[in-house]
Amino acid sequence: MRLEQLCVDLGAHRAIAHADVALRRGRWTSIVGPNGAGKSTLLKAMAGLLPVQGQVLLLDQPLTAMSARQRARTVAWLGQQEPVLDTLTAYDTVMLGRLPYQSWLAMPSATDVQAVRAAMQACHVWQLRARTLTQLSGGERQRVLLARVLAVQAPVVLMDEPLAGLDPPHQTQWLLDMRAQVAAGTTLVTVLHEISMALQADDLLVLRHGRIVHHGPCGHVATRRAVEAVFEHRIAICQVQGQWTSIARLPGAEVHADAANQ
Ligand SMILES: Nc1ncnc2c1ncn2[C@@H]1O[C@H](COP(=O)(O)OP(=O)(O)OP(=O)(O)O)[C@@H](O)[C@H]1O
Repeated sequence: MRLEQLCVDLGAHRAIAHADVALRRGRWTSIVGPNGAGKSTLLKAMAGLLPVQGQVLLLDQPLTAMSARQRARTVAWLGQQEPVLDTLTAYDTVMLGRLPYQSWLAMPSATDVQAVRAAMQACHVWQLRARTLTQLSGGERQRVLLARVLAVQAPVVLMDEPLAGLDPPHQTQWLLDMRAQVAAGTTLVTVLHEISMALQADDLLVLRHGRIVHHGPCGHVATRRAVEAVFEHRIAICQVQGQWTSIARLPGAEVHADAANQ
């Protein structure tokens, strides 16, 4: 995915200013930055959900040149506080992810049914399939929406705050599922407030005041420094059991955090 001189105005506010970046296929990129930096706006622009200046290109093709069906098959989207029809069952909600493959008023194919079942099982919501969304907890509902995204089987997956409401075991499961998706060739872009989770990505895109201030692999020290800087050094990134993680930078803990960062 390539963004070329991408600008997004929300009313009189320039939310994204001249974003110029290329995201490589088959990698997971996490967008991080402070509140109001423009993360959700950038992700929506990548999904073609906002009017923009400049271009979003997918596989060298402008997103705007794709048909609605082609775009819906290529890019799967999970937004924050998604409006969904609460009276639908979990199963029918996940089946909505298969709409780009179905013709008007046709019954779902065997492939659609199989894709929905596999996605619901992966997200541990198959046993909830007959319940309406009103009969689910916040975390269960979020897992149904995650299953809807997986059911699309799209090569590009964009997720805004996918971990909202998920308990720690399901967060870990999400991480494993996404790693498997990326290993199978999916290009994943997420907005995550949990910096420790964001650091599990291949690459980070660091945003501040609507501008990309850094783009690089999580494994590079410059990337980790950029994240600490964008959060005004109120966090420290250090390694625990081989994984990069973020901790609050408290006065007494500063020496230990820095030592672990060497
Ligand atoms: N409709 C709007 N009109 C004007 N400004 C808006 C509008 N919607 C959002 N904004 C502003 O655009 C900026 C970017 O918003 P965005 O939701 O993309 O930020 P974010 O980085 O995702 O924030 P958060 O971490 O709080 O979710 C913010 O300063 C926000 O106040």
